[in-house]
Amino acid sequence: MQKNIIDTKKLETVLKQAYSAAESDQSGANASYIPALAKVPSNLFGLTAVTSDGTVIETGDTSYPFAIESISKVFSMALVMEAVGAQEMLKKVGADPTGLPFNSVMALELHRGKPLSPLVNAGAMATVSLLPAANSDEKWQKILDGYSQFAGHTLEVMNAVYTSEAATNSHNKGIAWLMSSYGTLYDDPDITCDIYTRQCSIAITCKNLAVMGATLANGGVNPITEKAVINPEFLPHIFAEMTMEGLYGASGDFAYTVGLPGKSGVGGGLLAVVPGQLALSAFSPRLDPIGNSVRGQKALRFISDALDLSLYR
Ligand SMILES: NC(=O)CC[C@H](N)C(=O)O
Repeated sequence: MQKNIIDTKKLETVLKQAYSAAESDQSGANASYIPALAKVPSNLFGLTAVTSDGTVIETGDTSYPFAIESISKVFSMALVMEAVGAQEMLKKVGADPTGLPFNSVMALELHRGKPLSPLVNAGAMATVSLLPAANSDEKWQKILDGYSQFAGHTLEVMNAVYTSEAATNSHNKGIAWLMSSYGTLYDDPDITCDIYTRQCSIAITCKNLAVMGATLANGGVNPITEKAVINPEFLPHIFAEMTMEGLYGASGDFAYTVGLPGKSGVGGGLLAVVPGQLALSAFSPRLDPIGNSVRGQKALRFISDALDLSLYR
């Protein structure tokens, strides 16, 4: 694989410019439907780039821990693809945009319980339900260990976020039970929803997130630890899923303007991957109505434009 085509000096300059360009944007608001997320200081902002040869470039609040939330869906999808195969993921979960919000019940009803994408809540829970394990403790450990390998760092749950989210996730529980009624969830609905909630509560920093993405960019090998985390045969499928639904109803806009596989989370994180080259991560808690970080999207658009990173160029 050709590596490090990006001029890292230029990348550093562009990252700083993107930071300045997006910093003054105070629009949007923290997610508030999960009470713990509403308390995160809204003005935090960090940007990190990690290249596939392990160069780390960062600016702003890149070591502040925040909840990974929906960005977790990418890494559970990767672990499950590796365990059950890409065809099984396509058949049981799908690879299409829903065109509806990330926690839509209507999307499920329209497709007889098939979630269409592992990157919406329903599909993420179906994905968790497919992970083979002897029991729920083993399943959770596989997820936490897997994410830690992607990050090259031992990750942990943010207990305040988990408790807050577990106390308010009846909508997600409803989705899990609805899928169970359709036969499209492959484990116990309450246990699956709980593991999904825990995975969303894992703490990451902007830097951790960029390393996780750079592992995808680098053919499945963590560029810092140099350990193989995922078989590269699954990467094209992962990138396709991210392109289709990574930013929910704004995925098409992101493909149009940034041109990279991406994934957002309501914790304010945003990831984009340039396959073979690098990953970019942003953290800024204020979200637009779809649930994507406002400054994150702005900054990644700036970087992609400045460095001509769109895969469709
Ligand atoms: N888009 C998100 O980040 C949503 C994740 C959140 N844990 C939820 O289930 O609602």
